[in-house]
Amino acid sequence: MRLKGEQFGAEGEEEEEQKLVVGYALTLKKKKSFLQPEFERLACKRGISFVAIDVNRPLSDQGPFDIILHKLSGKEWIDIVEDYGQTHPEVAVIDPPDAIQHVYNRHSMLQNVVDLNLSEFDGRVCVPRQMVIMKDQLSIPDEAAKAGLKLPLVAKPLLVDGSAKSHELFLLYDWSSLSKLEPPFVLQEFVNHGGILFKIYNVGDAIKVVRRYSLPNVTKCQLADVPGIFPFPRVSSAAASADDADLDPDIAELPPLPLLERLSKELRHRLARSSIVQYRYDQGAWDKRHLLCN
Ligand SMILES: Nc1ncnc2c1ncn2[C@@H]1O[C@H](COP(=O)(O)OP(=O)(O)OP(=O)(O)O)[C@@H](O)[C@H]1O
Ligand SMILES: O=P(O)(O)O[C@H]1[C@H](O)[C@@H](O)[C@H](OP(=O)(O)O)[C@@H](OP(=O)(O)O)[C@H]1O
Repeated sequence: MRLKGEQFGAEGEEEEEQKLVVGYALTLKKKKSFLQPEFERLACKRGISFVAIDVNRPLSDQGPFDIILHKLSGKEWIDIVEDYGQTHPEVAVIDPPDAIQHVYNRHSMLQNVVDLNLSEFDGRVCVPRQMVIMKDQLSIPDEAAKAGLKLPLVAKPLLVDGSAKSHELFLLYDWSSLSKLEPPFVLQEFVNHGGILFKIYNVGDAIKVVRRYSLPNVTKCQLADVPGIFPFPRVSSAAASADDADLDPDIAELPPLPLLERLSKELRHRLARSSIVQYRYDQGAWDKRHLLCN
């Protein structure tokens, strides 16, 4: 039996009074990876509840929400979220469509960081030489060569909309294989990086770096010996963690924290240009008075 006014979480823990309602519109895949029971339990303890949005019903008839969390593709949905953001300025939309437009596009995403200067940290930011292919043309190999691209190449779908297709990448060892790909896509030079990469996650001031296995270096011999096109699956997914591997420190040493902090700050500034909204958890409660719009 529950005492009046008392609420308990899934394992009998006392819950905070509900203070923040997050309406979410996510694909089934994203819901599964993001809304894990442990996460929901923790959120619940902090007074945050997650409510599924029914995309077939008007958004204004649902809620009330404090936050709309969404990752769905398609113009129709983007229009709905934009309209809702305008008519409900008190609701934080994560993220506002206009703020994330350029990260939906693999080309514009990188163009924003081309001129990032980290020389004070002995760091250098390089973007692989790249070009966008919008339609099938016999002249693509010539144009790519003219743009200075050299084999091997990585071909990636232009749009990153969370679909499985948007993660289908190819490695190309010869120019003639280009005709096998369906535009639009981005062509990038393959950059040898020792088979290891670092993924940097950043929310607010929190930074988390993980080390992952990646594609091995490509040698000149391989290039000469194995022409063709090779799909590669999610090489650096969470399953490819190299966090605990005993690796050569020359390739595996984590980047220094000040460099990561600067990098995260710069990227946040350059990529999330339009509005950043924050709720502060202050002395056990979510404080909406601290809502910041930059
Ligand atoms: N230009 C490149 N040179 C060398 N390796 C690359 C290049 N581009 C991508 N890769 C390899 O392919 C992996 C996936 O690339 P990318 O992050 O662009 O695609 P993605 O489908 O968005 O992947 P994720 O969802 O894991 O971020 C990278 O983690 C890296 O291992
Ligand atoms: O698990 P890590 O290494 O962080 O890789 C993520 C990718 O970087 C994201 O692009 C994936 O999200 P989308 O599939 O919505 O793009 C994301 O998909 P998920 O949220 O469904 O797990 C992950 O694959």
